[in-house]
Amino acid sequence: MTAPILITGGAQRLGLAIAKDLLRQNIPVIITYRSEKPSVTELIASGAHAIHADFATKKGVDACINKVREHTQSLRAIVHNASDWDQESGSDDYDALFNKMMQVHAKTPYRINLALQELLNQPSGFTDIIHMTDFVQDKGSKKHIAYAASKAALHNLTLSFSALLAPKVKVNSVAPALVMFNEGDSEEYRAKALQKSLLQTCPGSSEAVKAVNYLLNSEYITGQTLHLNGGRHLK
Ligand SMILES: NC(=O)C1=CN([C@@H]2O[C@H](COP(=O)(O)OP(=O)(O)OC[C@H]3O[C@@H](n4cnc5c(N)ncnc54)[C@H](OP(=O)(O)O)[C@@H]3O)[C@@H](O)[C@H]2O)C=CC1
Ligand SMILES: Nc1nc2c(c(=O)[nH]1)N=C([C@H](O)[C@@H](O)CO)CN2
Repeated sequence: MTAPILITGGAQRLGLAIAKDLLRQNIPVIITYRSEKPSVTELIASGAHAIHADFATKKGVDACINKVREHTQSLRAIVHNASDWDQESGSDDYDALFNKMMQVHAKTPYRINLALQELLNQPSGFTDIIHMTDFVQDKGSKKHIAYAASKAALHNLTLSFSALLAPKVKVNSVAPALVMFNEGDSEEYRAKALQKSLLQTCPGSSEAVKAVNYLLNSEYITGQTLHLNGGRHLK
């Protein structure tokens, strides 16, 4: 039996799609969730193990690490997906905003990887860490400055952990651009966003599912970034 794959922020959107796909492959799944949602109940009914976790504090990260250790002694992979997409406009506390972005996108994966690295120990084959970063890891973002900096930090963790944990563990970034709209996105926003890439499409969560499966099944990719951006870097 394959050891479980841990997906943080697995209760919605890309994380949920990845979790459902792995369960369909009969791969055991552990998700973390911050807010209670029907999807959590559905995932449990499909065989997933769900851990409530809020990574906003050290206490929350420590509790999650302990709950994973209580549940399993081995992991096939860790997918760091949990994220908030905060922007500077409307904020009156940039210090808190910056800390929040770094906490969830960089410090949490850093802490979890160091604490759980020994669990990525399957007797045969590779194990994986996948960091869900963002196209802006390389480019920055004038509207999401702290967010982009934290995703760049997360990608730098990919570089460090791929060197530290080789040859057993592959560590890679998946860097989406516009992969999935949010429910509240206006038609005007959607039309403008689609124009930012060469392909002018918004593929949905399946693109992230395909990327994660490609990396899990690769035998020669580590320290890399899988860009899911429709050619946005060439516009
Ligand atoms: N969607 C897209 O087009 C793009 C996505 N990405 C990246 O891909 C990943 C998945 O994106 P998407 O599915 O849209 O993500 P979402 O914005 O839907 O967030 C995923 C989950 O992260 C959880 N989360 C946020 N903060 C915390 C926290 N402090 N502790 C625990 N859980 C937390 C949220 O919990 P809750 O339900 O409680 O809010 C949410 O369920 C993210 O890392 C994102 O940055 C990058 C570029 C584009
Ligand atoms: N946690 C999230 N991060 C990001 C989201 C999101 O919905 N949740 N969305 C985006 C956008 O799609 C952006 O890539 C469009 O240019 C970025 N990050």
